[in-house]
Amino acid sequence: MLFDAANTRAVARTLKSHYANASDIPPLVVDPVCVSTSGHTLLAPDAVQVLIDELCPLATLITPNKVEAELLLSQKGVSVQITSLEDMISASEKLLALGSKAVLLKGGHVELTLADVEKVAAARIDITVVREELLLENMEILKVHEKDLESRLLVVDVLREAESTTLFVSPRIESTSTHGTGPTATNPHPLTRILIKSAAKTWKDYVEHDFVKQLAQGTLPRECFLHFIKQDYLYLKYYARAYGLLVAKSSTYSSIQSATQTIVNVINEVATHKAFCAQWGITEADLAATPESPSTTAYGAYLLDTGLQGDSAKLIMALAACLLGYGEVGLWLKKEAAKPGSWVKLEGNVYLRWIEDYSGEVYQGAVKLGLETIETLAVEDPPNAHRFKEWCTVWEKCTRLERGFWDASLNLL
Ligand SMILES: Cc1ncc(CN)c(N)n1
Repeated sequence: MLFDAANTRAVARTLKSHYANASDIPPLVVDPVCVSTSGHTLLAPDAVQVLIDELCPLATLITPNKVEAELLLSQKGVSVQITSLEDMISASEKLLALGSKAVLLKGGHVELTLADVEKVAAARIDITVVREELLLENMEILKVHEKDLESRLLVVDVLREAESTTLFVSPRIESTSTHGTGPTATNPHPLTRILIKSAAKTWKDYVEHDFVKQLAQGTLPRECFLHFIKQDYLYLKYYARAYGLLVAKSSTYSSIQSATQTIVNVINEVATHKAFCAQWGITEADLAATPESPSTTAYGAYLLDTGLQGDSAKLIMALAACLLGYGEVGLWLKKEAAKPGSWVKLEGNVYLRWIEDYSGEVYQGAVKLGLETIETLAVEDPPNAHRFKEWCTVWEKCTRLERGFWDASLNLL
């Protein structure tokens, strides 16, 4: 907003004198405000030229938006219309030639989707993508079960430096209620997102546990896996009974139906489990004779106790980490395996079937039902602050018990 050439020149001259006299000067950030949001020119054309010739070369960073970038480039005789992410990247490269050390081209005026970002990221390995809410954006169950995430609008800021380009991606927030999509259209699983974020570190420790990583590489010691599947068989009994309790606590046909359906899903999981155990030489008699380990008792007893003393919503929260976590692990491993030179080894992996089961359609169907149940609950019976805090506490506790369950199998050695 320096307005005219004289002001702009005066600023440039003053800065240059500082640069000449001091060895240690702070970075200079130039926001080339040339056009107001209502379209008024705030910088005379000859001032734009001074800005380009004298201020940009002094700047560590210039931070134009789309309109300012187009104006700066047209002044240099480059006529561009910035309407896509590719246009933004190319414009940022041209803007760097104006002499600053770096350019941050702000993306507020360019509407983009995840598909736009992924297309560019796939084509340009030299570009780094930084996502806000990285943990959540990386959650495979949310991506897979949020079909409209693809069309969710994003804001992408492009940082161009001499040797690198970085895209900063964040969800677009509509600041007025007169346009744009509502929260349910942009975020179909608000409660699940809050729960995961509220215990982010424990959740990550759980779903990206060393046990999981070793299983995915096929290097997990056989004893650890055998211990795990035997204990899991015992755990699933608690889990199925907790859903039985949920049926007993449900008062509508639809909630009775979804809890019953989940018991059926658990029974399917147990059947898969038994077949799996047989493959590993474990008989049903072996399973029945297996002593329960403390981490199994702790988790199972916590589920049943929560069901006995709380309401059905609290029990649903207690069951959610189990259902969603393994769904996330399955999808994550499947996605990682598809990357070239992946650290996940599917071919010849003795644990392949486990990965396939949890990333497969049947288990993901159960995950979908679980996500819907959680979200419906929050809408039909919105929690007050106290109840909400209780849900987060229960979720965090179960996430920790899950981590403990894998710790117990891995720490055998
Ligand atoms: C301990 C545990 N957590 C989760 C799941 C997946 N339902 C499981 N089978 N076992």
